[in-house]
Amino acid sequence: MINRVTVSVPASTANLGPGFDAFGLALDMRSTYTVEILPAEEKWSVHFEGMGADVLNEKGFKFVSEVMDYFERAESVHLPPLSINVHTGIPLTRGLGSSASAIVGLLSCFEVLMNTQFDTGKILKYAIAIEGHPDNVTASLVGGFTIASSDKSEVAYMKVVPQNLKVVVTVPSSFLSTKKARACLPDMYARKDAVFNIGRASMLSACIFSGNYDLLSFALHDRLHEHYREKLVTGFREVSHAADRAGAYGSFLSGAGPSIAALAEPAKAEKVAKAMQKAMIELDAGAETFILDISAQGVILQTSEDVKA
Ligand SMILES: Nc1ncnc2c1ncn2[C@@H]1O[C@H](COP(=O)(O)OP(=O)(O)O)[C@@H](O)[C@H]1O
Ligand SMILES: N[C@@H](CCOP(=O)(O)O)C(=O)O
Repeated sequence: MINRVTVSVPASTANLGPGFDAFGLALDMRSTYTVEILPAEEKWSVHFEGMGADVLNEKGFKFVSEVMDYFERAESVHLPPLSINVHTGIPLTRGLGSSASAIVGLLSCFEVLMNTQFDTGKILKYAIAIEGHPDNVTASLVGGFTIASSDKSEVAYMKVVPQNLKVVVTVPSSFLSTKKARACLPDMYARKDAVFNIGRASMLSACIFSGNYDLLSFALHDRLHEHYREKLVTGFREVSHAADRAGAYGSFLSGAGPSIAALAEPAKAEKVAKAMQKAMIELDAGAETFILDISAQGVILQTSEDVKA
């Protein structure tokens, strides 16, 4: 039996413009989860450190207990008392998949401790049920660029690790919860907008899977969510234009926002980052801009004992 497990889980940028609720990209920015089984008489505990730890030490307990409850119901088990330590390296509520990565990290630890295995398909199914959409959880779980599609009974995904691409992300100091950013989307779309997105999303996945980025700028456009969310995001247009003018392939709202991400050739990433940050400074808006690599790996399991894949 395994008593203690540590996993590290990447952040993600989801949607990438036209791939609403389907596309995800794992980023080289990680949180770490260590879960240890305590003696039966002890009480379970959660401790957070790192980014947003002050908020999480007040409110994170509820989120963790919801993931625990889901795992217990789905597996028909009772988790023993656990000590859970979280080191967050992902900014919270900024569109970088902090909740998706937390769900994936916690489920991975529970699966290893209770079942001595790492069943990717099962963890993915549970994580999608909790998060409500498959894009960001899939990228965090398996890494790379992912296309995921799910309904009540089935989940499917494909993964590729893009080469020669950097992700430049401007992370505003303001928060935007995914719940609020989803609430402003319409229930119905015009056929012309659906057709527009099918074309651009198909083109984008062909560019990424083939490694031919000639049509990437053309592909990185959306009509299903960005326009509706723009009003909730400071500087979306200004930062996007700045990224384009500095030579990025294109830019998009990261996940549900408010972070704004751009894809760029490695040689242009520095210039793109400076231009995006400058656009926020000119608006007098607080923000930090990062140049990130794509994480080829999703969850990384750090335990010395044997775990069945
Ligand atoms: N490591 C974590 N542990 C517990 N709860 C977390 C963690 N990371 C995120 N959360 C929860 O997820 C919320 C953010 O989720 P969401 O609004 O979807 O934004 P994001 O784009 O960052 O995922 C936080 O307010 C917090 O409740
Ligand atoms: N497809 C979802 C993605 C949400 O990602 P997050 O990183 O903001 O949680 C959406 O656009 O709502």
